[in-house]
Amino acid sequence: MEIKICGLTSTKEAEYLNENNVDFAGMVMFFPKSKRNIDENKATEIINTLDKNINKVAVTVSPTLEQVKIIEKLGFDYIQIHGKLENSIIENTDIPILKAFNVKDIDEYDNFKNINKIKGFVFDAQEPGSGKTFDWNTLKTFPKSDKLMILAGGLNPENVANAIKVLNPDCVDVSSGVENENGIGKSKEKINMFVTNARKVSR
Ligand SMILES: O=C(O)c1ccccc1N[C@@H]1O[C@H](COP(=O)(O)O)[C@@H](O)[C@H]1O
Repeated sequence: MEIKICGLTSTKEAEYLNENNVDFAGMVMFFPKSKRNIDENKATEIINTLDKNINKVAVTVSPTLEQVKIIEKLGFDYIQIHGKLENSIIENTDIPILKAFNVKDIDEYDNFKNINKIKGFVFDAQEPGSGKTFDWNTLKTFPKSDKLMILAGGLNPENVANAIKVLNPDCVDVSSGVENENGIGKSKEKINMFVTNARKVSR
């Protein structure tokens, strides 16, 4: 079971991820509406702090090609795309794409299922980064494919084991569920607990 911790805003949080040897680290880019949005300088600091073996993911909403090119230059390994994913982006991206679905747009899956540059699908709740779950039953009969199935949306240290038992995804993805009680920054204890609980059940 792979683990993705999203919405990093500091190098201190990057160190928590190194200590847990997680698989993916997400940073929200070019989406100022999010409290987790970071600029290019901060992204560079965080990328330089993360261990080499942790995949760096730029988390975006309907990015422009210009933004995608900046993301590539910064050294991200993947780009996660919520909202619109234009053909021009697919054709001109040099890094693999994780296409995110936010419940209502899941019926667009067929348009993307055979695109080689898309290496995985993130199944998320209606509002990205809201910490809310969605009805996992909608995914129970979803066809398995060779692309990564990443389950996101309201996961936390308490429900992650059950989510893995119910859906057996390739990767579990969390942001809000490992934040401090005041909603600012990530909690080292919650990250540790999330990783322990996810790994315990998937062994
Ligand atoms: O975190 C955000 O603010 C965000 C903004 C824009 C797109 C995606 C965003 N978050 C992603 O949403 C999922 C689930 O988050 P949560 O655990 O429910 O808070 C995750 O992939 C985040 O990176």
